[in-house]
Amino acid sequence: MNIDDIRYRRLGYVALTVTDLEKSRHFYETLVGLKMDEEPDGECAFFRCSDRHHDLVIYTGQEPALKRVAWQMESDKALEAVRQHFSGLGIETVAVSAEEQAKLGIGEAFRMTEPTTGATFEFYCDMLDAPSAYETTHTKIARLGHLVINSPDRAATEKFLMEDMNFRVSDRIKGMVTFMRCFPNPYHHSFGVGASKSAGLNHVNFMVTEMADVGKANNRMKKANVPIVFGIGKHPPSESVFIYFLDPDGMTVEYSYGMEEFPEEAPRDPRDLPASLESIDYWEGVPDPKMAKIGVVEPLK
Ligand SMILES: CC(C)c1ccc(C(=O)O)c(O)c1O
Ligand SMILES: [Fe+2]
Repeated sequence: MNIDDIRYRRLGYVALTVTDLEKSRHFYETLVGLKMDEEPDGECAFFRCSDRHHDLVIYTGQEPALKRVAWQMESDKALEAVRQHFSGLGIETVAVSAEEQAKLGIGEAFRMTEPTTGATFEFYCDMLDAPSAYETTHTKIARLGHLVINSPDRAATEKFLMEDMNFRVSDRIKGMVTFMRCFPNPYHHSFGVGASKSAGLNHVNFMVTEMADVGKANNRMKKANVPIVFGIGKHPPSESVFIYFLDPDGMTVEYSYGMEEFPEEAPRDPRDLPASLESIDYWEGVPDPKMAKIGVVEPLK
């Protein structure tokens, strides 16, 4: 096995910790437009925007947090390759129990602590299908798009993801953020690393199918008194039209429309965009200071 055997299908799912499960359930189901198949069991609630078991899971807890980020591997071989690679580095890998696999609707899986941020990463290959096809609601959500994490050492996080997880850099905004793809997934970024004083959640993104989904969110969130913290705008790195808003705990969620795709062979080189607001919004918007501030990194238990 070598590093090239570590191949991903996609950003699998994101797990967040919220302080009020019912409030957050209402937000993610009714305002974001995700589908919940089963009533929450008191511990957690599963949501989807695909035909798979879940794309987002929220757990109840003491403080808002990024609980874990889960990566769906391309094959069992790729799952074993990444596990062996971490073991070779002396990084502990913790198997997900059969009981928890059953609850999550996933096959064999393991977790580890990403060493530069302390974030919990999970790796699995198989996830059950949902009981029915995903039907869009007010918003034509196309997929769970990406997660951006704040890192106290952006260069070190980027290096770990490239050298030890076989990610690729699509673009950087100097001193601010690195956009990365989990190879060979084609999307411009399924993960971003933001420079920050401490590790934490920056935001979770859902890709939408029409520009109207972004415009409608602007009106829907305002009507529901949900804080909009950036947008509507257009991002230069991925060329997407975006809006960011806050969940009930203040964690940042983004909708965006449009994203560059990369071929597996002979992709373009990453660009280094200047460290300025023009690099995050063609339309000259300015983010609210509350954007990307809430969500500690929850350690692996
Ligand atoms: C402002 C943030 C970090 C940002 C910048 C650019 C893009 C993009 O090009 O898609 C994002 O998704 C972002 O979240
Ligand atoms: Fe984003």
